[in-house]
Amino acid sequence: MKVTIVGAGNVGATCADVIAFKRIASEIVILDIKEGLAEGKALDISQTATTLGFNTKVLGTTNDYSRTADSDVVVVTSGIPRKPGMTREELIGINAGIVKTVCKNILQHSPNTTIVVVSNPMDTMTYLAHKTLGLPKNKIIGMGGALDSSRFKTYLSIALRKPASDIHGMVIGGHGDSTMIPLIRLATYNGMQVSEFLSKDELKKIASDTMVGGATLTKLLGTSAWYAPGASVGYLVDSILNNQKKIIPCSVLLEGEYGQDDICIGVPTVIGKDGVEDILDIQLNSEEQKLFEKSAQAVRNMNNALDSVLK
Ligand SMILES: NC(=O)c1ccc[n+]([C@@H]2O[C@H](COP(=O)([O-])OP(=O)(O)OC[C@H]3O[C@@H](n4cnc5c(N)ncnc54)[C@H](O)[C@@H]3O)[C@@H](O)[C@H]2O)c1
Ligand SMILES: O=C(O)C[C@H](O)C(=O)O
Repeated sequence: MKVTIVGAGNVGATCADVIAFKRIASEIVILDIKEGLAEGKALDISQTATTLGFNTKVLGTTNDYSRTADSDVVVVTSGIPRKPGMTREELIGINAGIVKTVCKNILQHSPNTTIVVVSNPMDTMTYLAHKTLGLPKNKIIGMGGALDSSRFKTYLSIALRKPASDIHGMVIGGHGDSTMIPLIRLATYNGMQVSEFLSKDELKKIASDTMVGGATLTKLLGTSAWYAPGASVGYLVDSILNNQKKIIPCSVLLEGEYGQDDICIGVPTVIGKDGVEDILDIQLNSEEQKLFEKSAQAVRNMNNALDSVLK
């Protein structure tokens, strides 16, 4: 199984590292526009094979898309990350052009691939990929909800003082500081509702820490995060390539689900060999539904900013 990762920066290189180390694919191609960067990252990762124990072939290329031919999955991480104080939405001006060009190049060499969009603002970039490529809707997946949910579960585990592996929870909605919706009502610790153990105030703080999880890291690091994003991409790609049918909140094109149409936004999906194999249109309570509608409106407004790129 072959995976291409476009963008050899912090997130792209970490994705490659996770996918190789966990033996998720047999071949990884990393592509970047910056001369020598992808080759260097690929060589460095290859040199961990004997000590970490994997046989995945890792190759880097400077913008030669012929090397990406016949990829089963392509992960798009190319573009700029935000700096402290910025929102993800502010990246649209530069990243929309990059994502559009990259997606077109990819499809020329891998017409049957599944595309995982990571570049921000991710929901808008996922929508752009749909509009640019016209692929079947199961073939384009925006990664954000897997990461937001992992942050949600981490904050819950810290408050509960229990292992994160015993906690289940999900974040839906847009992948933005004010559009994420951590579904507290459905979060559980070993099958028991977390509200049994945590106060309303504690849960409120966990939800707001989750929503600004990316901004918190950006402030600490001076650029946005990469370890948890890279691991979340690995988790998603594993479910595709190994047909695991995991339920993962992903940004997908809605056609009536959750009362929304012609928008990419995070909802629970089943991810397997065909990409998005199902969209789970679960019943939200009235408060969650209101939040979802507000989130969708904000995401929709950003899509309008794509008008000039889509011409
Ligand atoms: N969806 C998510 O959950 C999530 C998580 C983390 C980061 N991100 C986003 O991912 C993107 C990458 O973040 P990063 O930290 O890796 O940034 P980075 O600056 O470390 O890496 C980006 C790379 O993209 C490359 N690039 C730029 N234009 C290109 C092109 N046309 N073709 C090929 N490569 C190109 C750059 O040379 C650079 O190496 C950002 O937009 C960031 O906001 C999204
Ligand atoms: O916060 C960012 O800008 C990067 C990414 O979307 C994240 O959530 O880590």
